[in-house]
Amino acid sequence: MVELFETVEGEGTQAGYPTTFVRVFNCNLRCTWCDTPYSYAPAKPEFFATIAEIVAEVKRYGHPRICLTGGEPLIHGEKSLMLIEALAQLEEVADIHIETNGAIHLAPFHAWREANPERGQKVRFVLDYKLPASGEQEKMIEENFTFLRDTDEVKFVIADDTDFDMAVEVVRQRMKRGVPLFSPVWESMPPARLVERMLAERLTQVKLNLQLHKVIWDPNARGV
Ligand SMILES: Nc1nc2[nH]cc(C(=O)O)c2c(=O)[nH]1
Ligand code: SF4
Ligand SMILES: [Mg+2]
Repeated sequence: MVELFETVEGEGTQAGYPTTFVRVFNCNLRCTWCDTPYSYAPAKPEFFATIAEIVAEVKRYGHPRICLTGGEPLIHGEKSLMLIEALAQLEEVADIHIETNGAIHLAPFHAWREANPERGQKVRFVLDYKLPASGEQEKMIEENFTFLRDTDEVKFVIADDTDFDMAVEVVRQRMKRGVPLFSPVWESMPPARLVERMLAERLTQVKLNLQLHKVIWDPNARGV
């Protein structure tokens, strides 16, 4: 584990709502612009916790919304699924959104969601589709698009015009379901430029995604 804390969700369709964050250690990618390198090797996990301990903390905070993030929260396979199951069992939990990096097969998690309709409807994927400037685009598993529902989200972190063009192609040609979100890499894509291009492309179903937590707190602050 890296962090377990409460804050407001800074991104996506639930931005602004009080949310409990569960940040799991390790990641199978190394994106050039990653803002959480402390969440994977060679950094070390901050602490260890059993699923029961994580569930107890989540209950103590009592928020209906949970963000399961990392690192890559699905990297632990069966253990990741057991954690999701345990969280979904909590009556007070209504939404568990999972920030996954597009390079983990969603098939087993999708299968669990289908097999458990009541608990499964609480679980949503936020699929982070990596674009060329991340350096990790070739690791994207295209089949994952087939496992998404309308209530899932697909996030595109856009560093430059090439990334933008690729994101538009994916939204138009490959994504079948889910809410598309466009986020700028602050250092290289001014938000005004991103909005200008979104409007020029008439992307009426794409949502601009600015990271609220980077505006509210120091962009390098942890646990917020
Ligand atoms: N407030 C807040 N919202 C977030 N949404 C996604 C986050 C992440 O690091 O995955 C994040 C985060 O670290 N903080
Ligand atoms: S997938 Fe996420 S946590 Fe992993 S390197 Fe990329 S941005 Fe960082
Ligand atoms: Mg993240």
